[in-house]
Amino acid sequence: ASAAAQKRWNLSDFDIGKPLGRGKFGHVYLAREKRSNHIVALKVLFKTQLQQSQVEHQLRREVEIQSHLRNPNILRLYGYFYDQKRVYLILEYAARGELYKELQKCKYFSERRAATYVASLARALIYCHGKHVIHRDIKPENLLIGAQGELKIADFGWSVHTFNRRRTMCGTLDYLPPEMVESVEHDASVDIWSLGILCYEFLYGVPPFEAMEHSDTYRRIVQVDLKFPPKPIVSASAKDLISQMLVKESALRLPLHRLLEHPWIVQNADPSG
Ligand SMILES: COc1ccc(C(=O)Nc2ccccc2)cc1NC(=O)CCSCc1cnc2[nH]ccc2c1
Repeated sequence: ASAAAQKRWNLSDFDIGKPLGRGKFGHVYLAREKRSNHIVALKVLFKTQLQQSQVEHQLRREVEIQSHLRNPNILRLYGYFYDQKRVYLILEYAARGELYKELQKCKYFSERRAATYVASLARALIYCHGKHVIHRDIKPENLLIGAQGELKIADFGWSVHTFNRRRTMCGTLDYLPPEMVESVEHDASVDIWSLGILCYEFLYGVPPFEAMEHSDTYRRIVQVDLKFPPKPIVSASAKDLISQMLVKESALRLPLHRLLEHPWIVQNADPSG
């Protein structure tokens, strides 16, 4: 493990800056590690709330999983420490902030920007699947943008839904608590579907099966009621890729490595990601 992972950190190692956000289990602050001047995001979780929600083991496992993930498109968890009342997560700081805010501002992205994001997410997911970690929540709210404009899967762990997250360490079900074993086991093909939804939302500004009522959205999903609006103009190649990802039969969805060879990705994605 890197030096950061072994060092015993404490709060006095950091200067605390502005709040970056807050959630169910605590707040996140900009922080600077004093010796290295390295800027990080410090997530403060209250032990009482973790205990009340019985998520300590989930947090321990998440820290264990994240400490082995090293990918430019996955937000780093550098380490953690705790005091009497709180647990502190030392997280990578993504300098250009939250993707969903950027998408709201631009309404929708160009084909080149969308393809670059989709390709980088596909590479990150291939990496995760290779490490037997599946289902990183890849909706816009869980994506951050790094200093060079690169996308980072950030996996906000603070909302309750996270603990029902379908992400599992395949092959080692033994350590999973009942609530995770009960949830419908899913495989990597769920991530292909989610990436297809995300690609559509990048290009049109709205997800494909959006509807006023949840029941209508549910029906549109199970029927794969995929429609491409006349505006904005989107290439046939992009629609072809999305149509190959949003396939009901999970085994027939375009595999992630094949996605990287699709003409729309090859012709539009910036290789640096
Ligand atoms: C690897 O990442 C994480 C790993 C673990 C957890 C977590 O809380 N796990 C948990 C908690 C309790 C029970 C069980 C598990 C959360 C994250 N990630 C985030 O929370 C992202 C936003 S905070 C960072 C950050 C960076 N860069 C920014 N730029 C602008 C805002 C911003 C915000």
